[in-house]
Amino acid sequence: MMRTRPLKVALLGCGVVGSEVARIMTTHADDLAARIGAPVELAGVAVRRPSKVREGIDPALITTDATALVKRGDIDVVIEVIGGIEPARTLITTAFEHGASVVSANKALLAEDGAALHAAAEQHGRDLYYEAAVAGAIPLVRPLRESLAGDKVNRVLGIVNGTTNFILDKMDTSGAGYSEALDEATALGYAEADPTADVEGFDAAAKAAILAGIAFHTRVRIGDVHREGITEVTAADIASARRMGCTVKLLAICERAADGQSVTARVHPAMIPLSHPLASVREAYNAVFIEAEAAGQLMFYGPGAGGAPTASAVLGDLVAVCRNKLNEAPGPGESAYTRLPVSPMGDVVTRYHISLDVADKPGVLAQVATVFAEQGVSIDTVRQQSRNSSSGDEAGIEQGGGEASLVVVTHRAPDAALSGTVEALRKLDTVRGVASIMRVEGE
Ligand SMILES: NC(=O)C1=CN([C@@H]2O[C@H](COP(=O)(O)OP(=O)(O)OC[C@H]3O[C@@H](n4cnc5c(N)ncnc54)[C@H](O)[C@@H]3O)[C@@H](O)[C@H]2O)C=CC1
Ligand SMILES: N[C@@H](CC=O)C(=O)O
Ligand code: NA
Repeated sequence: MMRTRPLKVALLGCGVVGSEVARIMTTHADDLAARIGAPVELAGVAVRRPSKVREGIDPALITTDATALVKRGDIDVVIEVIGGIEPARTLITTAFEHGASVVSANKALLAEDGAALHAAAEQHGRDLYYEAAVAGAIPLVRPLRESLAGDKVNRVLGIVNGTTNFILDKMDTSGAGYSEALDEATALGYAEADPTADVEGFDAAAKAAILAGIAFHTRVRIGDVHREGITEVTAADIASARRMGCTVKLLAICERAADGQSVTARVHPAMIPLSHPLASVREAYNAVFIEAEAAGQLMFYGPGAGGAPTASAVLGDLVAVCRNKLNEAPGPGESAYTRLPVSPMGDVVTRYHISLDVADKPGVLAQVATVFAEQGVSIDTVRQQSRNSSSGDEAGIEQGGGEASLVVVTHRAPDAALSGTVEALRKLDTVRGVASIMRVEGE
């Protein structure tokens, strides 16, 4: 039976995501009420710029005092789509103290302080839901927290940042410049308020921390995640990847060690074969593979950023939290019973694609190969292109007299050994420079 008294919702932030949440709450009010079993009413909207015209929102609901809104005492659910650490953190904990459950899209905060927020929610008997925080519209948090709760997840690998995928895709397929592609992603509402979070990999690292935590039932914070962004990926890297039958993607990879005693979490650009399903993930779409012991391999794919897709995830959480409210039974809290250590990047076993500028003379290849052998890194392929070749075609190794570009792809080796190899290569007189280093995944 439908309850007539509405559940009251406070919306904190009315930007790209918040404005879409408000729009869908209004336009789909009847459906939401039917699914929840009670009407939901937008009881207040906290903004920074009250003079801005916000279509479809009653101006009487607008306030600049978010703290007073969450302290009102009659709010059932607070939706936090402000972003950043403060004041979002204090507003969320204040909401718990004053009777509200919380739906948040704030991956930066959850990856920094998720444990304390979960503890505060539990202490007050409230819900903390955050499906929108990881990969936008794609259901990932709920499947990991609920559907896969009876399985053992060993690996999570995927593209979890829409902005960087959009930029890399544009650079690869249309030859667009980096800045031009970033501007377009920002205009489309994909980028964070400070896009450095996207391009330097912080956003993906936050999502990797959240995913690793819920997948492996352990605590992983953003600082535990090895992070490299895409700012150093060049058009030459992308062209080189193409020559190898690969493309470049910013990947998040979280793995449980074979002995089950530790985990790793990393975010970095990587070359993946064009035949790999992740290679065809275009624009701001995200895709994540989850490998679980009993389930096998699962793939989740969909829009990873943007106002409406993210609002979809927020509203799904809103429905769940409202149902829990009516049933007076909070949903699942934090599951972090295993307390597994997070191993350093050096322990990760991976492959490298290294592009070197070398002197094009006899013996260089042997010198380079010796360095790899000394570090215990096995070479898979070597390709040399002579710089003074008039045709630009690949030239025979150890011939010619000028400079050459040497591209080495390794077999799998510990990341520490690969870094050591690069360090030693830089010291060779015949190596004029290390033009690019990129990991190779997905083979
Ligand atoms: N845009 C996207 O595609 C996605 C965003 N998110 C997350 O959703 C959250 C919101 O993102 P967007 O809507 O894109 O950002 P946005 O910058 O468009 O919106 C945030 C809004 O909050 C307002 N705000 C800031 N401090 C405030 C305060 N103290 N009180 C009231 N309002 C305040 C700002 O004026 C702005 O309008 C962030 O945590 C972001 O990481 C998550 C998934 C996707
Ligand atoms: N800036 C983020 C937004 C969604 O989480 C992204 O580009 O993925
Ligand atoms: Na999601």
